[in-house]
Amino acid sequence: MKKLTEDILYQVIKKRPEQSHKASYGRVLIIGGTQQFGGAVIMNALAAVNAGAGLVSVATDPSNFTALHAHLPEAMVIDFNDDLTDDIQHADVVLIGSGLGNRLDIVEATFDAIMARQILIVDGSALTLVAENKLSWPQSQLIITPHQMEWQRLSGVTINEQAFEAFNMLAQQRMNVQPILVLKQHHTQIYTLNQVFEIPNGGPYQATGGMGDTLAGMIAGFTAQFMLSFPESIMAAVYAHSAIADELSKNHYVTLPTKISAALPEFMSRYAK
Ligand SMILES: NC(=O)C1=CN([C@@H]2O[C@H](COP(=O)(O)OP(=O)(O)OC[C@H]3O[C@@H](n4cnc5c(N)ncnc54)[C@H](O)[C@@H]3O)[C@@H](O)[C@H]2O)[C@@H](O)CC1
Ligand SMILES: Nc1ncnc2c1ncn2[C@@H]1O[C@H](COP(=O)(O)OP(=O)(O)O)[C@@H](O)[C@H]1O
Ligand SMILES: [Mg+2]
Repeated sequence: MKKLTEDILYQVIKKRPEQSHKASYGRVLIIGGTQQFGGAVIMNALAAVNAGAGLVSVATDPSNFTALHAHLPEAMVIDFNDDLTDDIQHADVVLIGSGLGNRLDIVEATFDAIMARQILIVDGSALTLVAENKLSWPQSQLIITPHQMEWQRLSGVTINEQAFEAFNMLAQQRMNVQPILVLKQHHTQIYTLNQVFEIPNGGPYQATGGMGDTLAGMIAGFTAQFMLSFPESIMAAVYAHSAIADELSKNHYVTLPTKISAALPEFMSRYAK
């Protein structure tokens, strides 16, 4: 297991070339947010846009459109009850699952539509739906972002057993498509195809609803924008998420997810050499 350091941020975050435009920084499609959980996709999108994704669209329940636009006019909206095949296939990165509730139909349609060259990030309710319905993973560049209970449901590795990296690696390797696993906890671990990395930062001031939705949006923004640095871009997003929380915690008892997203542009500018 390797401990990540601040170096990962210098390695991944790059000064932008003058000759570039929004399409140079990736198209992200976020799918999630039932009427009850609209906040989850708003937090995904705030994180992806503030991390620098070039174009962000959100396929969600139409009852969330106004609230999303009020928070983030930079994002576009799509009704998640429509056929999403074209929208999925035009994206560089698709993030599905935050606040998706019981919409198994949307997970199945997304897994059918996604193509092998695309990055698919699976979070939140989509992970629970995959576990409950024993779905097979699609052939794409797959990233999964479970917390410990979601990982237990998916892999059968209990939360106690998760302390042993070998158990998590075995379960990851047994899946039909080996995903990059971001196993969220205090000191989140990232299992790539053959190595394990761990962040040294972050703390209990992050234990608030929406914190994982924000991380998933950051991973979408980083992977869409820093395509050539895959999978280090995932590690940089995980490290930055907790590093910003650490800074905020110096004078905030809880570090709100929306405040982490708001801090991203200034934080990232320090590393763009
Ligand atoms: N504002 C919103 O719309 C929010 C929507 N959310 C969405 O709600 C859906 C359900 O997610 P939940 O995670 O709440 O529900 P889950 O039922 O999937 O998991 C939460 C349960 O897991 C247990 N648990 C054990 N270890 C844990 C760990 N290390 N981290 C977190 N939980 C652990 C907790 O005790 C809790 O009972 C997701 O799709 C999520 O994206 C949440 O993000 C909360 C905020
Ligand atoms: N005690 C803690 N120390 C460090 N990080 C934490 C702690 N508690 C929660 N987090 C982080 O907060 C996030 C919680 O994710 P998740 O449970 O999916 O939240 P949600 O679904 O509500 O958005 C993860 O990134 C996790 O690592
Ligand atoms: Mg979550």
